[in-house]
Amino acid sequence: MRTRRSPPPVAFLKTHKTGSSTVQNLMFRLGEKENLTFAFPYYAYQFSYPDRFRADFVDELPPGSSQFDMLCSHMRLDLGQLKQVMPRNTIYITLLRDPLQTFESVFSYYTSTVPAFTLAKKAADTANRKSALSVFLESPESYWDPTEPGNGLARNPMSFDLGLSSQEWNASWPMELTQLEEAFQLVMIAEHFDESLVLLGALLQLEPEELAYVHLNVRAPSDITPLEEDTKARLWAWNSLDVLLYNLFLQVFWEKAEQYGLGRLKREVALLRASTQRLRQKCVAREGVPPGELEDLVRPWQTDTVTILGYEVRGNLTLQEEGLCVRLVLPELQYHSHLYFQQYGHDMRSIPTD
Ligand SMILES: Nc1ncnc2c1ncn2[C@@H]1O[C@H](COP(=O)(O)OS(=O)(=O)O)[C@@H](OP(=O)(O)O)[C@H]1O
Repeated sequence: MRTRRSPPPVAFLKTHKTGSSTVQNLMFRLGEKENLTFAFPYYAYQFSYPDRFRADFVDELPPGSSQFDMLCSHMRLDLGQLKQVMPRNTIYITLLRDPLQTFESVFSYYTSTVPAFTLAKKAADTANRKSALSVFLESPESYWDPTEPGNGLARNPMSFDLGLSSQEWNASWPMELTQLEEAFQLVMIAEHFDESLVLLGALLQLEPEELAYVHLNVRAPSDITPLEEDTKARLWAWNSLDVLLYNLFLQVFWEKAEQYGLGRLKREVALLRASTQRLRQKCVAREGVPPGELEDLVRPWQTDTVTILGYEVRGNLTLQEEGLCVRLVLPELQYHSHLYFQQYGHDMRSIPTD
């Protein structure tokens, strides 16, 4: 059997509503298989989001580990602080999605938790209007208090996660963008997810089987707000910094793809799709399963405004296959808890309430 070196350390900046749980699941599976040491948040699942990341948000190194090998939980980036945590040879990656789709998903998922969205929802309910999103976009400034920390995702959410000042154009933006471009070896693009995974696989020296995945955190189609042309125009205007960010990294992405070789990329995407297809056929009995029909172990976290669908794993599997298949569909919170317990021998701490 062929042996190979462990992958280099990786920091995956998990951006909101971009497909990041799918990438995180892949990282979790890789890290578990290779027995890597995860940099987990000291409390719960996120690094004190929406505060800017600080090195002391990370739990301590477990006994016997000399460095963190993998970090992939939600944070608001501070590159300098993150570099204090991760080894020098760390590969930095992140994922961006079309800003319209991202914002629509963020809005529907966080309607009850982002104050600006909640206000718009209340207005929409009393006015009996079409959708809370369209009410919000008619006059976003009237619902949005930029000094409220909980409103970070309410405008340019991807820029916010990347640590940029996401509220309005700022003279420091070009420099900060250049720093991000230099720091991130790969910015994946959700609309070219498989191509992104091939480039990721090349960076981390992974086999196509190690890149196989299922889409996680998928909303029920009935919860997706169709976007009319005028809504789209308002979304672009409201999230213009995310549009700029996305367009820049889309261009960087294709430059990387060309360097890699477009023909080679296409061939490897085909291999990845074939291995993904094989694994899905082996593992998945039903996809798009509503939460009420799923066992606790594989039921994704729900919010009160959207339904998140999951997967039912086949029943006729060997114990080893079952372990592989359950991990493939395991939602973020369950997988995180499992790995945390495995690494530290105790349960995760919850966030103190006072
Ligand atoms: N592989 C792949 N490619 C493209 N899009 C994908 C992929 N996997 C998941 N998704 C979609 O991403 C949305 C969930 O994003 P996240 O997992 O980042 O959400 S979260 O912030 O962690 O809650 C969610 O989008 P919406 O369904 O529009 O809400 C998922 O359907």
